[in-house]
Amino acid sequence: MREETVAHTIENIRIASASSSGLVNLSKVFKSYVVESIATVTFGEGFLGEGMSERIQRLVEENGKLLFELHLEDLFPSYKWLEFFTGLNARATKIFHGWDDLFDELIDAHIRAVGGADEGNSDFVDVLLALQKEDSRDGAVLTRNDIKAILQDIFGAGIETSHVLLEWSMAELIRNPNVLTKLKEEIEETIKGKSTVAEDDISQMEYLRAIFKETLRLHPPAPLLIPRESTEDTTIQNYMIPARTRVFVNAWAIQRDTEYWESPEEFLPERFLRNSLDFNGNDFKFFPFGGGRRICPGVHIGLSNFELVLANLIHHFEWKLPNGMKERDLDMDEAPGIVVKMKSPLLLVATDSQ
Ligand code: HEM
Repeated sequence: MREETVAHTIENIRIASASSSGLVNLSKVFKSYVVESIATVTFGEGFLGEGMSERIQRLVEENGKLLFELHLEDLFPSYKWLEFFTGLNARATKIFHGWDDLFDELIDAHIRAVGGADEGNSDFVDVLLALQKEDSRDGAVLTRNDIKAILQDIFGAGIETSHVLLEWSMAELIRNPNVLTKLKEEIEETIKGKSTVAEDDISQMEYLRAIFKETLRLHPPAPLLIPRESTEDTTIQNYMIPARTRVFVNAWAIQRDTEYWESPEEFLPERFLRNSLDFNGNDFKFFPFGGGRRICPGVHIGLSNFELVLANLIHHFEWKLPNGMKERDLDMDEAPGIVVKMKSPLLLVATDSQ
């Protein structure tokens, strides 16, 4: 399924390259790729009808904005009535119905299709519906609302994080041509003349894995992770943190701290070749997926989505900046948000390498 989605993405890049501007908006391409990939795993290819990808993208974007914006009603809860004047209530209700209608349609379509999908091809909604039946036999019930909440969690947490990471990695590759060349060499040596990179080839590419880690170090998509609340009074470096305080962990700053990293501002994937540092949350100098009980459950799908498409994009195309732009001119500014995107869309020129 992922290989098909990658093939579709390569096609989209060829179409964009043939347009009058010849520019590929990689921010857009990666977003569509991730939505298609996660949506197919979640509710199956057959349900990805006309306009579905755009519909999900709009909901994810609006969700992100609502979470990040400053709302006076949050600071002054007793002025809750404000939300009727600021339009917050109307926007929140609209987006709630957007998700709710989408999930109702999908769940109903899966229920109607029962018996159609063979076991090997079942998607995540099929699995949840099967669990719902099993659970109800034991008296515990997975409700339709539970299923919708799980689906919303996947789309809310999995899409933006994954596509911004791809954008940052491609931007760093363009700014660091020596890294790009080394990656291309690794890919070509591994696939030995095959026309495309398959899932099975990926496990042999250790430099690609190091690029994944180095992008996560410099550009953790969720730089403050997800907020936590202290359960008891704690003292850290003479600061007393009372119980029930909202705590943010600044992974972004820790992963650029000169105390732990040599030349932390530089993109050097090699630093991950010399050690066994991983992203499983066990080392508190590198934890881009968080850690502990609430560590990201999407680590492996995030990793697979990243490596397969990046390796194929580098194999199939030669990439360069448009209009004689120099590497140092590439805008690496971050846009504010819970998930940190590039401020300007990443526009590149792609030429077929075959
Ligand atoms: C490279 C891509 C991704 C990155 C960098 C990332 C990062 C994170 C981080 C930092 C957290 C907070 C963990 C903590 O506070 O300890 C998190 C939570 C979460 N992620 Fe991811 N994530 C990615 C992809 C995904 C994908 C693909 C999915 C689902 C398909 C997903 C689902 C979730 C969910 C459901 C949570 C909430 C877990 C909880 O609170 O129990 N993530 N992610």
